Amino acid sequence: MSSFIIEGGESLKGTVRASGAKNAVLPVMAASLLAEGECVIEDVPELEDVRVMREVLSSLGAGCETKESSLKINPDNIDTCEAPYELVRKMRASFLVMGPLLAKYGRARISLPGGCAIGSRPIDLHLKGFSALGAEIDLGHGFVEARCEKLKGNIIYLDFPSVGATENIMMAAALAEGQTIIENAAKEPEIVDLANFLNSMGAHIRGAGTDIIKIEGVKSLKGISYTVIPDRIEAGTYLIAGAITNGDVLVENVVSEHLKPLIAKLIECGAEVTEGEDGIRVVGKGRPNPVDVKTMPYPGFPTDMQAQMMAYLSLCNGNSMIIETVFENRFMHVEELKRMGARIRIEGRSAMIEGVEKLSGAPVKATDLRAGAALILAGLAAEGTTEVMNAQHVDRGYENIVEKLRSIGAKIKRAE
Ligand SMILES: CC(=O)N[C@H]1[C@@H](OP(=O)(O)OP(=O)(O)OC[C@H]2O[C@@H](n3ccc(=O)[nH]c3=O)[C@H](O)[C@@H]2O)O[C@H](CO)[C@@H](O)[C@@H]1O
Ligand SMILES: C=C(OP(=O)(O)O)C(=O)O
Repeated sequence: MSSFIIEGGESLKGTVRASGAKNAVLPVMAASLLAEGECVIEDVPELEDVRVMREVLSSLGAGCETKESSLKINPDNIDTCEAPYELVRKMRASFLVMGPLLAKYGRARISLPGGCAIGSRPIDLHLKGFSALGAEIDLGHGFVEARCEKLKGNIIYLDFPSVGATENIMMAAALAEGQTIIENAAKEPEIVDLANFLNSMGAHIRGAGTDIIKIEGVKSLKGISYTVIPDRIEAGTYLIAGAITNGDVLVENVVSEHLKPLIAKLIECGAEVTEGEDGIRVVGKGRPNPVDVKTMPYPGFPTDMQAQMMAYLSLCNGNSMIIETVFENRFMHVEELKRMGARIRIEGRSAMIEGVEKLSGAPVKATDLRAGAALILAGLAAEGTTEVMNAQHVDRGYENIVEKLRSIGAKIKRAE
């Protein structure tokens, strides 16, 4: 297992490009199963999660071919509708193949994903959606098995605007008979990207990006070429890297609109943020002002930026509070940040942060993807050496993180 070794205290300066979005490319890869013929996806980041999704698609019989950052997927020879535990346990997003398989082949047997470090993460809303579309669902032996003759459109109200459930239902409904309406749908940019991808394939989806999505089912979808949106969470992480090191960093390949909730908080913290044609530039201006942050579904502050924001606020000039409303257990980074000198107290879903003047380098452990990113940020700002263990979590979602950070002046390396 590898670690990141960081010598803190360098002010980061320069330009870094955000890659294609992990959370957009994974559902788009799953949706390629719906096509007749080949899809070509462009700007696909080289990530562990993308590799796992490729394995899932290959195990179903789809042809997958990677050439630089382009990925060809051909589902014409799918020969099984079963996704095994060995793959689904590695990545929850594997469950996104259920909607496409059910819609196109009338059956799917997918291992139950189970919980992970950030929460129990049930899939009840996905299943409720498939049932409403007419699928018969059986749970047993650790698998979800779903069958149907032909899915039929329906009105589905989601109790919570779940990103994955919205995506899975949207993909299933694209080939269902008649109209499906998803109410209280998730509004994340990745939902809009998936709808754009499906519509380019020939689907009829309106309203993606609002809380009511209407899908008129069509008979078939065709293979197309598509470029996924930039990764707003990766971009946000590099913006905080600039701010936390009192640096001057330009992040290219971003959609500013997608980063509004973070930009607003960075400005409130006192950082200088400029949104330009070429990207977003951040200039750090010393210790951040204390601010309160509450994670919410989009367009609220993203839960996937919460840990990184906490690393930044651990150095604030006063007291800040972060409330995590999306996942029930997403504070695993707190104990590790405390090992670096942060003063943070958890009360239920709130973290009270008493800003400190300095963090000190220490050996720490990444428990999940964004916790790992937060510890790297803390390490960049800390005095001395930080070792962030369990680099594999970070590799799930950050393409070439060592190279990108080094290119803007960070002293970071990977150790096996
Ligand atoms: C691959 C991907 O895109 N992952 C993102 C996606 O995850 P994911 O799609 O898993 O997140 P959801 O939006 O579904 O989950 C949000 C909340 O809803 C709950 N829930 C979800 C489904 C369900 O059937 N029942 C239920 O109770 C979850 O436990 C969680 O508390 O959105 C999250 C919220 O923005 C992000 O943190 C993840 O990075
Ligand atoms: C939680 C995340 O991803 P996943 O849903 O794949 O676990 C994330 O990207 O921060």
